[in-house]
Amino acid sequence: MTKFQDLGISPETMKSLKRMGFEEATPIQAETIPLSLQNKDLIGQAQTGTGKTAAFGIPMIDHIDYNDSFIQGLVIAPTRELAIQVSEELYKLGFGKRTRVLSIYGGQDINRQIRALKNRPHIIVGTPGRILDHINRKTLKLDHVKKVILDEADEMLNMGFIDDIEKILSSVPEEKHTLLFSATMPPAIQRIAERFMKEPQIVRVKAKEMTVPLIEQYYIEVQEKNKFDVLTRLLDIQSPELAIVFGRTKRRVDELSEALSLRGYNAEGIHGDLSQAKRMSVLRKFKEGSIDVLVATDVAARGLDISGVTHVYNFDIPQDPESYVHRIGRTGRAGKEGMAMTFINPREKSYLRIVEKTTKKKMERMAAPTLDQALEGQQKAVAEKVEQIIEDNHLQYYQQSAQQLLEHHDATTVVQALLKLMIKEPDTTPVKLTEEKPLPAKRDRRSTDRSNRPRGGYSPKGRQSNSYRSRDGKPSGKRNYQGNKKTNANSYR
Ligand SMILES: Nc1ncnc2c1ncn2[C@@H]1O[C@H](COP(=O)(O)OP(=O)(O)OP(=O)(O)O)[C@@H](O)[C@H]1O
Ligand SMILES: [Mg+2]
Repeated sequence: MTKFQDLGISPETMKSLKRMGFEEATPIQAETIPLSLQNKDLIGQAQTGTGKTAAFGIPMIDHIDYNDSFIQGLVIAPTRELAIQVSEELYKLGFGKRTRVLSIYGGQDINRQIRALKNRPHIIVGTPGRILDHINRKTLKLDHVKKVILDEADEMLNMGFIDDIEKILSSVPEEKHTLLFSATMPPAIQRIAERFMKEPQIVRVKAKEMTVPLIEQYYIEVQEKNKFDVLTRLLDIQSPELAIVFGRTKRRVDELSEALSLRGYNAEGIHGDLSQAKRMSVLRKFKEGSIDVLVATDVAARGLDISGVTHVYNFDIPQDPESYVHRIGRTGRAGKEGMAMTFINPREKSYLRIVEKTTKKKMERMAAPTLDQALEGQQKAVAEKVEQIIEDNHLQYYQQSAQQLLEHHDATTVVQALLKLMIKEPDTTPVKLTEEKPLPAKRDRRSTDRSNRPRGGYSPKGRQSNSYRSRDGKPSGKRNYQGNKKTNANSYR
């Protein structure tokens, strides 16, 4: 473990770190902070949830000349939520230095952003499209930028943002330093490095596996038509504090969140077709715990840091091993434990193998729980909770009602009734999910250049059953799966 003091960080930033409760530097922080302070271009790869944000944030904050009031740091991130989160973390890191950090992203009133830009921020964190928009409007001047960070660089490449990034970087001085971070670095990332970086140093935190060892990883073989029941049984047995369920498409997310709500779960969905206000309110509710199941497309897979996510369910196996790594990485963050369950249709075994080959970690097989097991599991969980409550012994308040009940019934009957009250019995409220075809049988994609391959390389045409309609009676889910790379990628978010 490395102490922050030994990394050459300013006393003001040390104060911020103390305030944030960071005691020791994580390996990626220990390895990259000194290099970044020496102005090296670098590519940083480390497992999810291991503090890459602070790894690039701390030196960026310490490099700012606070006598100048120009924008000196630029962070580009693939999604709006991530841009907001990163700007919040940088604000906390920059507290000691009074660093002004501004996030700019699509879906937010541009005039409001233009006004905020006049307050002379030191650091801008934004999504590529909106940054470019401001550059074109001449409301964003980047000619004093010293450091540029591409967070989740490989994802921005996947999303077809490379041309936007190129245009953005042409507005930044030649002498700037470029740093690129992600938990996954597929070979295509080399293209970004060659195009935008000067002899970058590659820092890969050595780890046996690409995923975090604190995440227990399971796969469950399940037929498409049984997936939903298996999911609800798992939710009942495992009773996650917060859970994320990943679905393959927007329609899938809409249908799943609706079906879960119908069955009494506190669930909401998030994907790229929702308004920015809606996306933010869903995430806020999830962070506060007023919803405890977030159903999401990969839009929530990258970088989001929500404490308390104990379980990740891949309702549909992701197509790319990288997506798998990022999805399950929403749990097991900052030293906490987590559990990830991936449903696979028996015909999708080849994807499981590709994922395992990439992560260098075998998933353990878990049998799909039966209805009886679900009930048993719940009873066990409830019994444990009851034991705990008895041990805590704050029960005086309930004494009178307990005695009243026991005057009329024997103890076993009362306990049985209370258990019945606490346990979720099988709910048969009908729900319908449009069937997803299993992913097509696949050869190892490592031999192909993934950046040229549209995401979701199959057409869902004809897969929408007539039986399922969303609330407004229209078929749910936008089906713009074809088209150029960017649209295609976005249709999955
Ligand atoms: N040195 C540290 N000590 C304690 N907590 C830390 C430290 N560094 C970062 N954290 C916390 O760990 C969590 C994860 O950090 P962060 O989001 O930067 O991870 P990441 O490596 O970027 O993950 P991802 O690959 O998913 O984007 C955050 O809540 C962050 O505040
Ligand atoms: Mg991150």
